[in-house]
Amino acid sequence: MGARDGPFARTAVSGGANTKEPFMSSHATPIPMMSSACGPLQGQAHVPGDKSISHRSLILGAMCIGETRITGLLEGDDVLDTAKAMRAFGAEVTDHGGGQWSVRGVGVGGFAEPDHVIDCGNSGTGVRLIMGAMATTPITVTFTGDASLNGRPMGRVTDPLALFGTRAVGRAGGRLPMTLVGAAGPVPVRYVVPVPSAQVKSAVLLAGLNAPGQTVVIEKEATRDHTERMLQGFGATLTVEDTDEGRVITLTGQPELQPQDIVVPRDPSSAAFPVCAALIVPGSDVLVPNIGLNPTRAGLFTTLQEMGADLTFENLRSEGGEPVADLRARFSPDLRGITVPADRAASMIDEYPVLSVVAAFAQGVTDMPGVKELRVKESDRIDAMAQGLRAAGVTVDEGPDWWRVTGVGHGHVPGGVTVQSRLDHRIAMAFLVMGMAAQNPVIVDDAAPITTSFPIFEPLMNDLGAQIARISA
Ligand SMILES: O=C(O)C1=C[C@@H](OP(=O)(O)O)[C@@H](O)[C@H](O)C1
Ligand SMILES: C=C(OP(=O)(O)O)C(=O)O
Repeated sequence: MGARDGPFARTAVSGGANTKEPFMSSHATPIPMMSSACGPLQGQAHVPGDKSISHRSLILGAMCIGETRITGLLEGDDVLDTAKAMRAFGAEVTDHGGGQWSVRGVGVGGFAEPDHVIDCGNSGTGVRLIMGAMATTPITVTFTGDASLNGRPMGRVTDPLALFGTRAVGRAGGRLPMTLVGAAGPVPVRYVVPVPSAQVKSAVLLAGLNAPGQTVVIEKEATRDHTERMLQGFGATLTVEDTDEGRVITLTGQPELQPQDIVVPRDPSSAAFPVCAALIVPGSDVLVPNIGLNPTRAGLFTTLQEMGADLTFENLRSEGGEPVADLRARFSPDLRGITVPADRAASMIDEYPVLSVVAAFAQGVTDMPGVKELRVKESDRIDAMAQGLRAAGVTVDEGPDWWRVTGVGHGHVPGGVTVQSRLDHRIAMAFLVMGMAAQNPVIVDDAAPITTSFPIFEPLMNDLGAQIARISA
């Protein structure tokens, strides 16, 4: 079979105009779920592909001339919205089934002006990276999202994009819906990222792709580096230097990107849920194969080990330029609270909700400083977790950029609450994990957002032995 046969041979699904694009998207009906104490979790957990790498594969694929082939794309709503957006910009994005996708791109600077609003649903990564990717092309694009995304700050991206001459008009406080008018104005751009955000860094780098000369982005704290790795993989000239000022990333603009064959590693942020569940459910032994362990993403696993978790990395290897291993997590009766170093926060930023659940089952206090970014995710994650944990009988203290969970130890978390997921997949999954080991069941008012990042969460966890059930509203 030729390289272009087999799963990549199916006909392209055309982009097509969507004349009924909503002003604000929302998922249809809430799906309440209940999680009850279960017996040991056992078996293998094949979690889906990495969300960050999936978005970037589609966007960079759309910025090449030729066909990029992607194996193991995350088919969660966030990424599917990015796929739709790339079609609207003129790329041919094809789903070949079984996680195999291809993108026939339009080249750097080749984006066409979409004839409808770009709806990024629930996805901060999607909207911010796409804003960057179109910012230096002379097209005008209006972006929107769901109620969660439309409440999140976009000024952190549109401010640096203004350095390229890109104009943005949105709602008060730099919120969506928002229209961007692309330009490749005064260059070169040199930007020091004021918040630890891979989305901001990536938006500026993607904008720099179609700007002449060099774009320099400096981050004081290292954040996930998938954009840098993938830009190099696609043939861009990009250097990274650690200096006293921080991580200095220099990109040479207007490269001809080369299409790639990409194998997406499985998502460590999704792996976190079966791993943490196994640590707190007595008798559990779960293997989570093929997990991406890029050091800019793996902070949770170091933290869990420091807390006394029985967590091992088997079969360490490198795949597609990213470190990968099989994670084995076993019930850990002697978990203890620790202080999570603030400088580790960026490498585990999406994992704090589920870490706070593990902390509730540990002995002693878990301090989590340096985490103000948690307040501007799909929800204010400190507030969402603190309220649910307190209602479930766990003491939580908090400040603007820190929080602290006082663990009650195994077998002593009362549970017995209904919590709100607030359109936030990670809040929903974290509380469902809590229900697996609490004394009383935990109800999540709406688990529908889980499909944004981990559409198979419910069957996967139940196959391991969890007791998650859909209940009526
Ligand atoms: O670049 C990315 O793919 C992401 C960056 C992080 O956001 P910030 O850049 O806002 O920290 C993370 O929370 C998000 O889930 C994915
Ligand atoms: C913060 C997250 O995603 P995003 O910013 O892309 O919405 C996340 O997945 O936890």
